[in-house]
Amino acid sequence: MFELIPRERRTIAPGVVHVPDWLDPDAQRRLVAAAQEWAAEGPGARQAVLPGGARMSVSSVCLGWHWIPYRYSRTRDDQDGSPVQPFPSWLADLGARAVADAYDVPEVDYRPDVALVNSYRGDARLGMHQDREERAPDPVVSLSLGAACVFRIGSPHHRRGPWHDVELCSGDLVVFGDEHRLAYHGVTKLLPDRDVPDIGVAPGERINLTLRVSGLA
Ligand SMILES: O=C(O)CCC(=O)C(=O)O
Ligand SMILES: [Fe+2]
Repeated sequence: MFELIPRERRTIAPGVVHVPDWLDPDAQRRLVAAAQEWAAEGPGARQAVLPGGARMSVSSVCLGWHWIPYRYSRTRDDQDGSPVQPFPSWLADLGARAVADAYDVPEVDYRPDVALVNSYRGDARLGMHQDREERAPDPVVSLSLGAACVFRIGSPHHRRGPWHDVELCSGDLVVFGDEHRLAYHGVTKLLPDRDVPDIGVAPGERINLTLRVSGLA
């Protein structure tokens, strides 16, 4: 099923909420500038290598904990071994507001300590996977900037579907938690022809921020 306009806030499945245009253009611009700084620091962003040897098409940089398929480290073990960049407290505050807004509650006790800052260009995509290296049940927050994409999310039990395909545009928020915290999800393609606000993203690029609670100490 493909969800077309109208772009209204929607519960896609229990615990999975899509809030279109959650970030206004100024907030998007600030996040893009931050993402570009993170991606330029130290060894920079990289295309991680999967255990089978394939290189991911998505380029990413991590904050708080460095994610390597499929574990976390405090150091960039697949790069120069330097310490991962810190997770800023303002980003944790933004994550808490995202969860509260998505779940329509006044406030939540949500302190993410991991961010994956993903950059997609051209044919980049992200295969169906679970976010399951965490040791905490808290939801995942996903923020989209720049080029639109098709985000696919299914159930926690079957990689092969059924799925919901959701078009994510710049500024959109998705939260997935509760019984869908371990849902299989991925990005099937970019939609580079959609209009993008002038927020400083390279033409055709999509940036995604994924915030998680690691449950690690
Ligand atoms: O880019 C996205 O929207 C999803 C990213 C994702 O699922 C991840 O980084 O684990
Ligand atoms: Fe994911």
